[in-house]
Amino acid sequence: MKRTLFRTRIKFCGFTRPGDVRLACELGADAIGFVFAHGSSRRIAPAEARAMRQALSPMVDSVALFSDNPAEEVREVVRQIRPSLLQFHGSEDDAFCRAFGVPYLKAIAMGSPIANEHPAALQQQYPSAAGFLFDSHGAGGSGGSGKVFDWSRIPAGVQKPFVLAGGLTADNVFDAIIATMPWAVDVSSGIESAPGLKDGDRMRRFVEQVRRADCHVLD
Ligand SMILES: O=C(O)c1ccccc1NCC(=O)[C@H](O)[C@H](O)COP(=O)(O)O
Repeated sequence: MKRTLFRTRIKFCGFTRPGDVRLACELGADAIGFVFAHGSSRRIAPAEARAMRQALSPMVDSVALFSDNPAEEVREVVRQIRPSLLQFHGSEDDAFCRAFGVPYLKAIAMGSPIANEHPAALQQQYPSAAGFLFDSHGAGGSGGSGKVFDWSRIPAGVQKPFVLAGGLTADNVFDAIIATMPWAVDVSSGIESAPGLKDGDRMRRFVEQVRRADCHVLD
């Protein structure tokens, strides 16, 4: 398929330091993710996220990530951070995800049975989702694993924009984009020197490879 003049959006996820947020914006990130999932080494408190939200450049989106957090916690994050988008990694249903009045992405655990469902079933299950995010973890597992899944398992014909995640790095993101043609790519581990600590050189190389893929004319 020919896809020229397309700009793959880039989401960098799992920030814990405002300086990293500033650098990510300068390097060309379209969205910055903050993790509120329990048990994550990248989990931050709403007050910390507020400081990082202030470090965001104009026209860069903020994304708040959850995994079966209680509704009260999601509400508190929405109140304090005003994220542009929510991202749910757990077993949340559509009614839960849409209840906060903020557009949301539903993460699909590609290691779980839901991943084998027909795209129409996914869409029926999450009619209000702004899009899907395909990630490598299994049901009950968490994101940010740094592991790649088999991209050929992405259900064909999903009618909503989708984000490709899971183990992306500057070394594989070009191939990942050519193989799957996602709306956006999402990376956490692949741009870090340690969990939550982003690395400027890895972020820059990642952006370069995404842009290289965008310039690649496909027949
Ligand atoms: O990052 C976490 O620790 C995390 C915990 C629970 C739910 C989601 C989490 N992160 C999601 C992401 O950072 C990304 O959306 C995605 O999983 C990509 O991560 P990675 O494979 O490390 O690039």
